[in-house]
Amino acid sequence: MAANQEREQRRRLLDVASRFPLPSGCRFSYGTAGFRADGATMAPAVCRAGILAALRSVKLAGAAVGIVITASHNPVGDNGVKIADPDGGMMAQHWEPFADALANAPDPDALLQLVLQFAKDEGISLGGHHTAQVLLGRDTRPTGEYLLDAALQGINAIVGAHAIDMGILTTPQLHWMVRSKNKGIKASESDYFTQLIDSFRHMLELVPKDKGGDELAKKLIVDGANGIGGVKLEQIKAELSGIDINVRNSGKEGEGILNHMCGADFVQKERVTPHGFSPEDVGVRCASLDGDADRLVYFRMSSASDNKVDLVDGDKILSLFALFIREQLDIINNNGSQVNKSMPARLGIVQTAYANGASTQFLKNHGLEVVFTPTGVKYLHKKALEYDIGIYFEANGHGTIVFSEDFLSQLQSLSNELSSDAANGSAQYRAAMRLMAASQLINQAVGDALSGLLLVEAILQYKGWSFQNWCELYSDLPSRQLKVKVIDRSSIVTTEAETKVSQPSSLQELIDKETANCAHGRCFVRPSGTEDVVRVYAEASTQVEADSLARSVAHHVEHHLG
Ligand SMILES: CC(=O)N[C@H]1[C@@H](OP(=O)(O)O)O[C@H](CO)[C@@H](O)[C@@H]1O
Ligand SMILES: [Mg+2]
Repeated sequence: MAANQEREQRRRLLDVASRFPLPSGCRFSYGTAGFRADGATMAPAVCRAGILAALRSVKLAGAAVGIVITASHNPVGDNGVKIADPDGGMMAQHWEPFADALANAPDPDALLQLVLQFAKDEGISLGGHHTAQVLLGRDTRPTGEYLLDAALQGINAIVGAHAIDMGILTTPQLHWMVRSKNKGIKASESDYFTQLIDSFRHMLELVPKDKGGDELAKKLIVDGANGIGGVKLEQIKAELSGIDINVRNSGKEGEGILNHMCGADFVQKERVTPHGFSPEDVGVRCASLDGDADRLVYFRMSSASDNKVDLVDGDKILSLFALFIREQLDIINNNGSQVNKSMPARLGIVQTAYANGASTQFLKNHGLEVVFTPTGVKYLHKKALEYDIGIYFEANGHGTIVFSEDFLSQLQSLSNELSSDAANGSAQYRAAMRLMAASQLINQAVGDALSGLLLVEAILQYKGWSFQNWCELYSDLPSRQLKVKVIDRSSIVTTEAETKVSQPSSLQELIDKETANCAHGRCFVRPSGTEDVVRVYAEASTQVEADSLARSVAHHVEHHLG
């Protein structure tokens, strides 16, 4: 680069780094979902994430990259930052070590040297003959605006980079916008809403006439976690015909604190009703979003006398989606006599070790191909992309369905052919149209509670199913999750999609021994990627056994790693 441009680039980096010094003792790690910490301490990491995102865009020839400022389901005082790649998915993992090094650079000079060296290694030419664009979104946290400013300063430290603030959004909206922008399609918030509303309407138009439910079937209460998801749902609910949505914990002034006693994480872990529900809600279908609306679970208050809920978690949402997709593919491929066109499609179901064993068994019993990845959306999403249709969910409610471009274009040709002859209106045509509408409705970039919720509602109407029918697909095996504090959680190394400990190997022997004592026992431990703990998961045929298995293994972990 020309000498004066190079000087300018160096000056900007030194300047921004000195504006955001790293407090001593601070250490950031990119982890399962980006950098997270107390919101008030996040500015240096967020500024550096801005630099990182701009560099990523330069590297990828100016394609739009995203930054989301959120700490998801965590307390309101926390905040965090993560980067979305041009396809709308998580940032490529091989950049994570650089992300860590950049976030922890101790002083301006170290930061400058790191950037220059990395740019050299990656063949990124700095200094002006390029453009870079970064779209930014943030959730409703009070530290959001201040951190947005830190991110903007980081982005602007890269010469030629251009930041676009997309405002207060759900995390999946920002991922969707990045993806759409790079595909050259409309990418504003109103385009996102239009796509959701239109494809939901198409899905309902394709519901068989005899399946129309009663008023209760149309009624849905949504716990918005006092976050951004409730706000967005309030904005569009009047335009969603065929469903009657009532939002609680909607994030309105005075309604409650973000994620406090509410939200998908709370409901899934505690299995009790969120704040803001009363005995009048017994029996009504309810959904719960997390603070940035990328997780979704369903529940129902079981009785007026206590606050326990019947939970439908990510595994059961996954099962509903899998049955629906399988059914449409079967209709297309076993199409009776009229038109003889088949469309072989590889359908893959992706879970993690936290998926309840009963769900995996259920899916396999239906002849579905189930594969496992380590915890974290970045692994699940990548695996799902290997299929024509890949469906993935974490038990905690994050997941989506991804359709390959190739499959969608085959589907398009099939529906074109069928629409032009006597098959118009045939079962096969309608099944193809349902898959097309589902691919439009469900977010292709990342798990999205709003689009997931609308797909669930459309499928329940299509099947004419009540919440009870859905619950009864299978019964969860009793399970227990515990957290163990240890000195160094990274001393546990796992293998086989985190289901086995490879180091220390004696620990796995002890886990095996404890597990062998339980009927239907399954147990694994892994270091968390978001908290300084080792997680223990146990499953067994009774709750007492699952609890005791988890406890014994937690003791072994404590004993081994102190
Ligand atoms: C057991 C569990 O729920 N783990 C969560 C949690 O990761 P850990 O690495 O387990 O801390 O946070 C991740 C990010 O939100 C989420 O993807 C994952 O499912
Ligand atoms: Mg979230």
